[in-house]
Amino acid sequence: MPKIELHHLQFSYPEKSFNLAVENQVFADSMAAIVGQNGAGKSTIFKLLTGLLKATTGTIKVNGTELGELKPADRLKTIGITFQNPDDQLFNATVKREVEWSLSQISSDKAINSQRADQVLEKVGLTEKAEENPYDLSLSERKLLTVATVLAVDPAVYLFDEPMMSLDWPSKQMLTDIFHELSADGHQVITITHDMDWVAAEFSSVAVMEHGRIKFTGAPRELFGDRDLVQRVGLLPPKIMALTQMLGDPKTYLSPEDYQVKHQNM
Ligand SMILES: Nc1ncnc2c1ncn2[C@@H]1O[C@H](COP(=O)(O)OP(=O)(O)OP(=O)(O)O)[C@@H](O)[C@H]1O
Repeated sequence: MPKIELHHLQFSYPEKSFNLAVENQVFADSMAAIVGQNGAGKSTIFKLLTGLLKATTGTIKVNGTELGELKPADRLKTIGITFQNPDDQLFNATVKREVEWSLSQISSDKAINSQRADQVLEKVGLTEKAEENPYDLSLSERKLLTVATVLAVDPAVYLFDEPMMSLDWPSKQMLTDIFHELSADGHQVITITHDMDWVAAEFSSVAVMEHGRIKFTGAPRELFGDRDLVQRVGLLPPKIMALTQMLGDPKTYLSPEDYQVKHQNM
């Protein structure tokens, strides 16, 4: 399992209206979520992890190697990202070429790249759209295409910025299954999301950001069990907990299934 370490990391945008400061943070869980209110700094951390932004001070290491020391192709094989807005990373004339372009950054074998592109397009359900222009796809399909471009490269660490936004339910289900497959294969999946039901039900670890700082890292059960913290950082508990708390049950439930299991054993 890849291990990401952030040490003494500081970053400010030029106007200095926002300051990120992360003293010591380790991401070593197979499925980690980063949550927090709008503007907390979640996407900024991802941009630092991918080298799109450069920290003012501090280090980022993956498996003990500083990210800055990796050659570009090695870096792509180490960390891959899908952005919140797919239009920020799609620019080729066809869906298939979009995936092949990603692959061309790490391999010059066109036949193998073409085969691999077909495989990942099938995986995200876009085989039929392979020859279409990405801008003729729906937003949901464009998001899945960005996922395919990263799956093609198959980095050790996958970063997803709001992957579920604008996806329909079957696509959400498919993506969740893909995340579990990746994590079972030894990859690390780190996802920014505002969907607390999803975090509670599917993730092994969660980091909470507020005003450029990481205020909590731990298991979802620990986070959602701390009602004061959840309220303080402006999160909503999973819907099942909102309901059970309203009915006077103070326990922590991560999903309807979790509730059912606990009540069967009573
Ligand atoms: N390019 C930029 N220049 C100046 N300020 C920026 C820039 N990008 C982001 N910011 C500011 O930095 C802060 C953190 O932004 P960031 O996008 O990291 O937050 P976030 O937690 O991902 O928010 P959201 O949940 O809305 O995506 C915000 O106040 C934002 O307005």
